[in-house]
Amino acid sequence: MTDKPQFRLGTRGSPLALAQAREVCERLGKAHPALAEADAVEIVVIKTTGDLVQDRALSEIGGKGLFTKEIEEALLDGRIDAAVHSMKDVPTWLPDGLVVDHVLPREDPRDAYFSPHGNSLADLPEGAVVGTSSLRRQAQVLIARPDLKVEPIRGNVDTRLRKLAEGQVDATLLAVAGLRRLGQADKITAAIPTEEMLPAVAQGAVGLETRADDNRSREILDAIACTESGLRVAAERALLAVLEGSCRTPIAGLAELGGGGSLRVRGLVAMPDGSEVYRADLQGSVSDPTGLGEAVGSELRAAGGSDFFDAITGH
Ligand SMILES: NCc1[nH]cc(CCC(=O)O)c1CC(=O)O
Repeated sequence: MTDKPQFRLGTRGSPLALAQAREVCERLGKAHPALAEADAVEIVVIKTTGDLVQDRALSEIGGKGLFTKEIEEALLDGRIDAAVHSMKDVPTWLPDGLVVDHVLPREDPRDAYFSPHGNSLADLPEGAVVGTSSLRRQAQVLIARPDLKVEPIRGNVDTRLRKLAEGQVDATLLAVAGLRRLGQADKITAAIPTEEMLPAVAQGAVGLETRADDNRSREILDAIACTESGLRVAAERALLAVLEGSCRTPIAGLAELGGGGSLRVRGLVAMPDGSEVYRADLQGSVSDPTGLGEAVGSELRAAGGSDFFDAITGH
């Protein structure tokens, strides 16, 4: 008999992070009967810098890996066997020796619109205030409706919906996936079509980070990984790598599988104020997701030019 627990999962302590970790637990139990026993999988909650910062927009602090650094340290120290992450928050470049190549079946990648005003940004009155701290959402709101005002907003779903109810903002935007995983999808006014609001790279995907040489953990996770979701995330992260972006820069990307082994990758980069926007949309084969993602990234880089990229990435 092995001592319990047999598998340790590291995660942030937010309600969404815990829901994601529980989903991993459940899937592990179904795939491996030994891991279905009580306490066989331990969820280890780890506080990250991103959790401690409540009062300022994350985009102001900048820096990458705000939600992952302390968890990666636990992984490297062997205190946990795998880290559960929203792939959207995982930086482009990982510390040496760590990999994220197990992805759960992806949730809906779209952004959600919350407002008492109609079903889309188009229904908002002139000059209305949209609460979002995401530069990607801000840019696309202003591209669609230059008359709108965007104000930073933070807090959990309930806090934001209270601010909406109190009229502090006229609309707010969040990922559909988060609401679904929290069992609160009924609060969404409408999902925004991706033509209008291209999601963040890897939005809606939950990934598992492991030590590259930890074959035992990696084989255990093989049974719960979704190949298609992994391909899509790989394509989108390849796009991001070419642009050296993070989820705090106005970069969007979405890979979708078509029929007959085809893959479509769309990307967008913009100025935060919506004054400039570049889009790319390529079709290729699922056999080379990273090549297609890189091609979309390169097209965007060429379209924007170096002045534009220095401006948005702050280099
Ligand atoms: N940056 C925070 C974050 N990271 C992942 C999600 C949502 C769930 C997901 O995209 O998988 C969110 C909140 C949001 O953008 O609404």
